[in-house]
Amino acid sequence: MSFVKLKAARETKQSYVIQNTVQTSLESSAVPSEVDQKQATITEKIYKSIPEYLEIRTSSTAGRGLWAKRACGAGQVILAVKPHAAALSNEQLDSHCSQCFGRGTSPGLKRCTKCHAVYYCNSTCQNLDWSLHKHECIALQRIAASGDTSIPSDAIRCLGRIMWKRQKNGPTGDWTREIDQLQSHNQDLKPSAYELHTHLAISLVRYLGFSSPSETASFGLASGADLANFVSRFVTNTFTITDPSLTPLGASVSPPVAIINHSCDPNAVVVFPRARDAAQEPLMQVVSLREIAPDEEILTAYVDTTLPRELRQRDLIDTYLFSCACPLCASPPDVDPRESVWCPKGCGGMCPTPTEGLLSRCAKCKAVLQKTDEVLDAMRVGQQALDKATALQLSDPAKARQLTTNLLPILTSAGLTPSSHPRLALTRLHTVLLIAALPVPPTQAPLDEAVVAAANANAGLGGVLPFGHPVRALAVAELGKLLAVDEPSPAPGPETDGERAQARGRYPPSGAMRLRLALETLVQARAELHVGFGAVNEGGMVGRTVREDIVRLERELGVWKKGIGEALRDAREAGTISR
Ligand SMILES: C[S@@+](CC[C@H](N)C(=O)[O-])C[C@H]1O[C@@H](n2cnc3c(N)ncnc32)[C@H](O)[C@@H]1O
Repeated sequence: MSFVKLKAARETKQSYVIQNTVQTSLESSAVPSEVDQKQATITEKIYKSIPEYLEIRTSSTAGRGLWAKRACGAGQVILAVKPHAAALSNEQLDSHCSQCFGRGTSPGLKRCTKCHAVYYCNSTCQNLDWSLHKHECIALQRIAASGDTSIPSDAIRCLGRIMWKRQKNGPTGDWTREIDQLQSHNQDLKPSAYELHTHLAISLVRYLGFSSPSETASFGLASGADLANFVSRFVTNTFTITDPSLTPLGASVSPPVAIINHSCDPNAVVVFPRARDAAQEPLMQVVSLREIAPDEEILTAYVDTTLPRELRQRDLIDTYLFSCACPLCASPPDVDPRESVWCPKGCGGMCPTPTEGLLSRCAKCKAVLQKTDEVLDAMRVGQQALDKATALQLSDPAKARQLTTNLLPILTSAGLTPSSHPRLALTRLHTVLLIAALPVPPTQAPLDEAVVAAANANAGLGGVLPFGHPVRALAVAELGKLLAVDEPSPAPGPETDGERAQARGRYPPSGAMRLRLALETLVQARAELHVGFGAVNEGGMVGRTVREDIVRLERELGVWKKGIGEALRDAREAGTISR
């Protein structure tokens, strides 16, 4: 299985290199132990890609972390680096360049004529990657010659790339030391993780062409224990590389970015907005989601923060071996929108989702939620449908769509709010499936259905993610783009007061009202994308397309307004309406 899939729950995070000053003194708010001091001294000499306004400090609870020494504004790129190693997932190998991770463009990507497994934009990208691919190419050819038709996963190929680069840089080079300082959890692994770690270690040894782990000594890993630690470091510190729409593309490792600790209420995100220079790609950028004060720790989320606390904690313990004590986990609000049901009396307040045997009350009017069993049943079948539809999403999208279409009304009628789990996750999947199934050119009913689903997803995400979060920003952009699609048969304009009142309340709206809403939504999307994907990147690739959509819509609305103005003038001149 692809590592991208194994780590699908993990959120992205990245940045752009501001090559400069060496790490400065340790000014921790936590009092460092003797060991911490020693560690800090070591880190001072490396991590040259960390800019002078950031600082590595250590805490007794989370180990090393990254702190801001001065204030950072929302949407600021605070760290930018090219990962130490990266590999495309198997599914993306023939559609993306293995050097810059860009999507293939006409007249098409060029395939490596030796291994036939990887593709490049052109000879420039191929040459840039050659120092690593020359080893990888031999390994891939050896595997193909053995009769094995499957290409090793992105995790194995990324580990292989680290090994070859490690060999080239030597055991004492900064590059290798940054890799060796990544946190390993090999000593306290849970039995459930053994299988993944053992599978990775055995597959890596085979990929490198060895028959036993001891042969990895030439890479500076002298024993099986060293190899196990190496694999553990990789699992704890891997980032999923994504495209500008957050579609997973592969696995990567970046020690400076991996120093950043986790919070379920993060102040920064890691994104890959795509720079303009292929040699710099895939470029990881850490972007601040809100103002970060001097002496505040930079924190990103390792897991999907739209999930309820219990699921987030499970993912964090399974992969990262810690219990999160962030404010959202340690002192959750009375009603977390991720686990909420509308007030049974309809006062507009919310109740916490019920737990067996415990009464749930509306936080606003205190009404007791009576239909506990209905809610619990809906959540259970909703989760089952979500798991099934997610698994079928690519292999049988029609079946997946049938599942989401059938289940969403059950969750809605049980009273789950748009932000609650699993309603939000199902709505998001439903939206993706509807958009993928839109006919070309789109017909009215499927287009309207997709608009309604995207609006529901927006309502849900707005309740749990902060302004500018990349996931939320992209969802707003998606809704705006759907609203801006030319309607095949816009509803006729309202003529009477009653029709006008009805038209105002109708969703999705039609005609000029729809275009105006599209424009407002896209303007909001642009503002959010500028935060989540960095103002300096103009909101990344999606931000740039949204800007073009806004210009087009403004022009279209201008034509519409002008047309109405001219029609009114003609009517006045003809005496059909009074002056
Ligand atoms: C990607 S590393 C982060 C850097 C790490 N602290 C270090 O010293 O290298 C992830 C590991 O850091 C620790 N960690 C990250 N965030 C934490 C948090 N909020 N609370 C406790 N431990 C955390 C966990 O041990 C986790 O497996």
